[in-house]
Amino acid sequence: MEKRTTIAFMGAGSMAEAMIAGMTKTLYQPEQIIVTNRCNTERLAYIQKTYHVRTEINKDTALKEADIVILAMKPKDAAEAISSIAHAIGEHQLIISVLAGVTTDTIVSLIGKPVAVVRAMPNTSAAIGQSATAISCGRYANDSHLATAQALFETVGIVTAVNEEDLHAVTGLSGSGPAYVYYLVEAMEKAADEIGLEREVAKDLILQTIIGAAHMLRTTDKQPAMLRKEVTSPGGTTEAGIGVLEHYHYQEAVISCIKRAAERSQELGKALLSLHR
Ligand SMILES: NC(=O)C1=CN([C@@H]2O[C@H](COP(=O)(O)OP(=O)(O)OC[C@H]3O[C@@H](n4cnc5c(N)ncnc54)[C@H](OP(=O)(O)O)[C@@H]3O)[C@@H](O)[C@H]2O)C=CC1
Ligand SMILES: O=C(O)[C@@H]1CCC=N1
Repeated sequence: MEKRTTIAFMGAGSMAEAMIAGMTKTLYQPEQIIVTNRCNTERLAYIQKTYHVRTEINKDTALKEADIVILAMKPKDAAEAISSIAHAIGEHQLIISVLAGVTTDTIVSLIGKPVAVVRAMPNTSAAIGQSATAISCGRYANDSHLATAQALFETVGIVTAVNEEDLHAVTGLSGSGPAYVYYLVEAMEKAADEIGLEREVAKDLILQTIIGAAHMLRTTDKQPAMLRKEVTSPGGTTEAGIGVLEHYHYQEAVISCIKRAAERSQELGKALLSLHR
């Protein structure tokens, strides 16, 4: 029987957990996944108990078995983390990095071998198979590596291949994107409270409003501006509400938010590069 792919996660935080949750719900058997982190054994115990995957404190042991190594630590920890495991990484392994801002060239250089690296930017909706992930190949990765990464991320959502330099923009848009939506929901919940709705009633209404609007965007050919216009009766409530959003420069705020997040991705990559030099 063909050996099943073994995947080692270097990092057991929010993004790793979202991927593990999604992956174990679909194509992957828990025993195909080995998870390690820096030192938080309680976190590893939680991951093991929740997803029944294997956990390992010794990174060399985890890496030895792995066909695919997923780098899922914070960019600030990456130089130390990757340098410390470089000796245990072989050229037969595929490295997939979900690190914001960090280029495939930086990763190859930290490993110090011509390894295949695919850089990916998923989001935490991977936990329920709904990630929007973009992927890009490093200099030693070929179409087959890209296809392997694509198949992996397809188990947790949709995948699109982009040029590596576009991953900063993707990070600001869809990597961080779920947080913008959650922030909006937080604001809607606070508003509902202030205008006197019961919390549970408001929660259901807000959720269905978001789901309904998302489905409308997906299922109709209409542009968002047209869908908005259809809600906005002349002289009505929506017009009054949107007027306030315009007063507060809502669209400009969102545009600046996404631009700043994309810029921060670049900064994170540069910060690591200066540490590494
Ligand atoms: N959160 C998100 O929505 C997204 C995050 N990402 C990227 O994913 C990466 C992880 O982010 P996130 O999960 O939020 O971060 P967390 O802080 O939640 O998790 C970081 C993890 O990295 C581990 N770690 C730190 N140093 C090492 C090391 N030397 N060797 C192995 N593991 C190590 C930590 O272990 P310990 O606890 O023991 O210190 C921890 O498990 C980042 O690079 C981020 O840019 C990408 C897309 C979306
Ligand atoms: O906030 C961050 O840096 C990570 C990358 C994208 C989402 N979370």
